[in-house]
Amino acid sequence: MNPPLLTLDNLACGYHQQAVVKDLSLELAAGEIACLLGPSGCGKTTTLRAIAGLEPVTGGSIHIQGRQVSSRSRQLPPEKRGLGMVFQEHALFPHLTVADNVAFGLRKQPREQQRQRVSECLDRVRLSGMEDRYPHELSGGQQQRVALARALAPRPALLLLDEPFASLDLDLRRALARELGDILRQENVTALLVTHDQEEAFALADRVGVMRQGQLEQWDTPYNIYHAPANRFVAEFAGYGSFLRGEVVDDNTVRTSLGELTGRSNTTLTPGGNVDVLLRPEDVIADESAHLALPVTRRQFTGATILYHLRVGAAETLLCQTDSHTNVVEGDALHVRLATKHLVAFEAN
Ligand SMILES: Nc1ncnc2c1ncn2[C@@H]1O[C@H](COP(=O)(O)OP(=O)(O)OP(=O)(O)O)[C@@H](O)[C@H]1O
Repeated sequence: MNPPLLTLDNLACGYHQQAVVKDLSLELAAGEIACLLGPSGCGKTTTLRAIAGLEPVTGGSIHIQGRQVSSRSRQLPPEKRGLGMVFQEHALFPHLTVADNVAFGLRKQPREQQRQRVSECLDRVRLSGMEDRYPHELSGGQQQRVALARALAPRPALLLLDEPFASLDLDLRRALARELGDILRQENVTALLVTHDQEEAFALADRVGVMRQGQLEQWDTPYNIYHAPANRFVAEFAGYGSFLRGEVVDDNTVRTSLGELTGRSNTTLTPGGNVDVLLRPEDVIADESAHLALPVTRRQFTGATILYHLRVGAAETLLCQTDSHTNVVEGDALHVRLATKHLVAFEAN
């Protein structure tokens, strides 16, 4: 791993004596893209603002490129931190053209160098030819691309993005999120992005941080967040899933009402203990030849797939994802088999 470009060490900050971010530690390596994910109000934006130098910290420290930029006693101003920022509201200068907006952070450079870099950045965000337009002559998505080009132009050490596409409709947002990943990697910029869209985070990031009530619950690869969640909250936040109650037989086996589930467990399981095993929809496979038939309580057609809610016993539900041609309807039974590759189990609630 590259040396950390950003280090938060037991970071704490808040507003009017109220703690919002608590004891938050993480490291982001140079060149990596990370996403902070979490429910509304959990402190994602506050964390980003503290890194940007827009909020004072009440405890812990922030280092960028090995230099301390924030602590209780020290606060380097935002413009001295070598950061680029893209926030939800586009905040382009309405009276400046696209080219002048992008050139804004390059004012100290010679004209020809500015022109070259503006052209390169507009090319990156696929807006070549729009140099002379004004922000009001662009669509929302185009305005966000200009904001991105403007933030990238001075080659910041770290780019902070706060829900940059939140004001756009879902399709455009997902498309831009994918494109953003390519652009950031081409520019080789280290970036921290705030979102509450888990799919967007997974599609983009090398590393995802899941936050709850000001604390970081897990800081990990998207794969581990999804397949090896540190706790029930992360498991539930990081995608569809259901829990099946069971009794631990040994480290690799849990006995449930649907039979024994086996697989390597990422936590130590105590034989005899009651646990809830996480089953993702893709662990439950529709198979007409399977003996197990479970009643369908809900059928959600998403286009590419169908998400079936299946009743287990009196109170449990399993989710099963099938291709979108499966025509079993609510009230009928779907034949399934369980195919867990590993066991993710938490102590029973
Ligand atoms: N300027 C402020 N003054 C007082 N409290 C604030 C201020 N800004 C945010 N808060 C509070 O701090 C908490 C965290 O807010 P923050 O904006 O960091 O959350 P978030 O995770 O980014 O939420 P969202 O996803 O809705 O943007 C919230 O309870 C919010 O009400």
